[in-house]
Amino acid sequence: MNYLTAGESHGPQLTGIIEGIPAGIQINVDGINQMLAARQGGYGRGNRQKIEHDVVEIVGGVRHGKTLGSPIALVVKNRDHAHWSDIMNPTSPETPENTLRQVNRPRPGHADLVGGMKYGHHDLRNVLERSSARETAIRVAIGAICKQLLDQLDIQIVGHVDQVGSVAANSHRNLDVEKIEKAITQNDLRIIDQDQVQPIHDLIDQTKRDGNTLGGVVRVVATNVPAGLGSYISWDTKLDAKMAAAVMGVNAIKGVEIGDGFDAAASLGSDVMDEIDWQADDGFGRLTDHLGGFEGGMTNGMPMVIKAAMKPIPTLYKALQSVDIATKETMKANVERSDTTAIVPASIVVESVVAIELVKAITDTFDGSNLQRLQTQISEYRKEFKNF
Ligand SMILES: Cc1cc2nc3c(=O)[nH]c(=O)nc-3n(C[C@H](O)[C@H](O)[C@H](O)COP(=O)(O)O)c2cc1C
Ligand SMILES: C=C(O[C@@H]1CC(C(=O)O)=C[C@@H](OP(=O)(O)O)[C@H]1O)C(=O)O
Repeated sequence: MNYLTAGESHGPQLTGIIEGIPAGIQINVDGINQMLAARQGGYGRGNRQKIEHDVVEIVGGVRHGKTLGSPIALVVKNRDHAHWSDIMNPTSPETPENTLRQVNRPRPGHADLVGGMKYGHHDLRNVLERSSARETAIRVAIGAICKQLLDQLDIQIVGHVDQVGSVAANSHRNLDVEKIEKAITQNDLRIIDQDQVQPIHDLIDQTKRDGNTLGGVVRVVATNVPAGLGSYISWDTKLDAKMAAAVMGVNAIKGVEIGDGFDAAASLGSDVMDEIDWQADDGFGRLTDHLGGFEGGMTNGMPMVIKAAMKPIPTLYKALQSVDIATKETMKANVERSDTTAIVPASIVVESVVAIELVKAITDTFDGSNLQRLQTQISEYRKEFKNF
């Protein structure tokens, strides 16, 4: 399975093409749109989300609601394009008015400066339009389709917010997907600890007033993942490594942890290794899950636990120092409409890319041409592992 996305933040639309999704999956368009809406939401978002109303259009690879096994083409329109139709017109020539909207004061922490140098763009809008995390909307649409396939394979997955700025919001380390889902739908932060909602709202409000921004930590938990996805055979077959790459590929993610991650480094071996047991009904298992469901680059059947650290949003309303790329004068960085924090959407995006990597691993391991055959193969494989 593979995918590609195209589109700029204020261009006409975002486009995604997925290749390798099995035939025969009933696609729930409302389910995709619910994930798109969740990605738009969350406390701390900027005004752009008041303009956008993300809905998916399926324009290939699905017939009468079912996947055909051919490439699936998806579109999410940018409503804001209506206000940028001259500036972001894909084909009409540049006008003097367009030049007025050029960006020449690169924002520290964004792709602006190096992107301009690398591609030879002297209008940094040519960089920021694509480096904008607007693109994550189409990645979430692709992730939502992957989630619907995982659902058919009885694999559950949820992303939530674990920390905002320095405030932690998950004191119980719960790994039950249903319980996590229930807790996070009760607030607009997708956090588990309800008593942290007010302090985090206050933190975001104050940070916004200060013209500053926040990052945080998100966590994804996946359960009932078949053991043995990925391999220890070669470095580039390790699924934990592929997961880390996909998660790092989300805008502003600066760190990835599997299981106890960095905490494991400071622990003793006896506190980290998950002891092995065997039950007649279930076969082999582990008594704990410090290693987040991975051993030797392979899933081990325990819940998959992946955390990601997001840096604070780079565009600050109290703008940081920059230099005008034309005049070389020291100036404040460019400011456009921006989020104070995007940790809530990041939890949906990270969940989506983890779902995508899981589907890739599954379709690499089994025959992914057709849902029914895939289901049969996975069910036989699960039985074989149980009887080992
Ligand atoms: C959902 C989401 C929303 C974001 N919103 C903004 C934003 O409003 N303003 C901004 O400057 N950066 C925003 N970012 C972060 C930038 O896209 C990101 O920092 C930038 O592309 C540079 O990439 P890097 O941080 O991975 O180096 C957002 C990221 C995500 C995942
Ligand atoms: C548009 C979205 O997020 C954007 C991500 C983003 C950035 O620099 O990453 C900057 C802001 O938008 P613009 O591209 O208008 O400057 C955010 O609003 C979205 O998530 O739908």
